[in-house]
Amino acid sequence: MKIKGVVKKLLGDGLVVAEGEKWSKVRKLANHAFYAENLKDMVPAMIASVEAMLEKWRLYEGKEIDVFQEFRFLTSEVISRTAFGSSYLEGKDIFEMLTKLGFIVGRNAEKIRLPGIEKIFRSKDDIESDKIEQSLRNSILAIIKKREDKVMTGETNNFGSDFLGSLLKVRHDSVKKNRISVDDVIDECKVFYIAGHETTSSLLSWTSLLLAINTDWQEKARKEVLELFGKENPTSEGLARLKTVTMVINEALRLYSPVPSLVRRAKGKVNLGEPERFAEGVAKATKNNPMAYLPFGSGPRTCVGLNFATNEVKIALLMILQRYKFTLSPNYVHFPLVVLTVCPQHGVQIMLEPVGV
Ligand code: HEM
Repeated sequence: MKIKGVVKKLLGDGLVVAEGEKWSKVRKLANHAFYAENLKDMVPAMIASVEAMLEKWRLYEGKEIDVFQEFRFLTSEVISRTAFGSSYLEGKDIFEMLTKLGFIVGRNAEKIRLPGIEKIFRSKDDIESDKIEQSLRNSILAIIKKREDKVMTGETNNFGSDFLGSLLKVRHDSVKKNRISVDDVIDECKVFYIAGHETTSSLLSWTSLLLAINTDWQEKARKEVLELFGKENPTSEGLARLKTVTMVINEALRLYSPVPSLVRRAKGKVNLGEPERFAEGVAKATKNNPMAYLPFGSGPRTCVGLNFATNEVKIALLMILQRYKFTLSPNYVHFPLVVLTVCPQHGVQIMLEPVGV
C-alpha cells in the first residue's frame, strides 16, 4: 500500500502497509509473538497493569473519573510491558509523539495537496511532523540500543522472546539475506506502539460507556464474572469461559468499531444495543456471513492483535466489574471522533461506586 506525507511518518513501511515478502516475514514474527503460549504468558503482565490502574481508582470512589484517559494509560503500559519489555514511563515520549503525529494526520486527512507541493511549500504541519519523526526515531533507537547492549555486553545471551526481541533476532540473523534493517525495526515498533494501544483503549472506553448506560447488562456481566472468578484474579483459561462479557464486547465492537476505515453500509433495519445477538457466537449472529461483521478485518491481513486485544479488554472489564458499579456522569458529552481510531473526543466520564457498599 502506498502512503505519503504525515501518514508515512507515522507508520513508515511497517506491517500495516508493507507488502509481499517483507510483509510475510514480519507477519510471521508478529503471529508468533502475539499468539498461543506467548499470549498466555502475557496475562500476568496485563493483570498487574490493571491492578495498578484500579489501585489509583480508589481515590475516585463515589466520584467521577474519565476512563478514556485511564484506558489510554493502561493500554500503553500493557503494550510496553508485553511487546517491548519496558514500561509506559520509558515509552512515554514515544506515545506522546505518536499521539501528536496522529492529530496532525487527522487534521490533514481531508486536505487535497498538489503532488510534490511539500518540496516547495512547507506547511507548519510539515515542519512540525518532520521534527516529531526525528525525535521519535531517536527515542525508539534508544530502546533498541538498550536491548542490543545487553547482548553485546554479555548481560544476557539472547534478545528476548517478546516482539522487540524477535525483531532484533532477525535484524542480527547470521545469514545476511534474512536480516531486516534498523529502519524496519523502527517502523514495526511505531506500528505496534500505535496499534497496540489506540484501538484497545477506544474499545474499552466505548464498552464502558455502553455498560454505564445499560446497567442491566452491567449486572448480567458482573454476575457472570463473580460466578466464574469470585473476587480472584482471572486465569487465561477462565477468560475463554466469559460468555456474557464476550457478547457485550462484540456488540460494542459492532456499534463503535475502533477502526472505521473498513466501510460497510446497512441494507435493512438495524436494531441497536442488543448483545443477545451474539449469544450463540459471531457465526450464528451473522448467519455464517463472515463479511457481515469485520471489527478486526478479514483474510490474511486480519488483525494480528485480535487475541491480545480481546484478552486485555476482558481482563480489564472483569476486574472493574468485580470491584465497581458504574453509571454515566451527567458531564459526559457524546462526541465520537475519528482521529486514528473512533475516540470519544470529550472522554468518557463515569461515576464509580464500590461493589457491595
Ligand atoms: C480492539 C482492538 C483492535 C481492533 C478493533 C483492531 C482492528 C484491526 C483492523 C480492522 C485491522 C485491518 C484488518 C484487515 O485489513 O483485514 C487491523 C490490522 C492490524 N492490527 Fe489491529 N486491532 C486491534 C488491536 C490491535 C493490537 C492490540 C495490535 C498489536 C498488538 C494490532 C495490530 C495490528 C496490525 C499489525 C495490523 C496489520 C496486519 C497486517 O496488515 O498484516 N491490532 N486491526
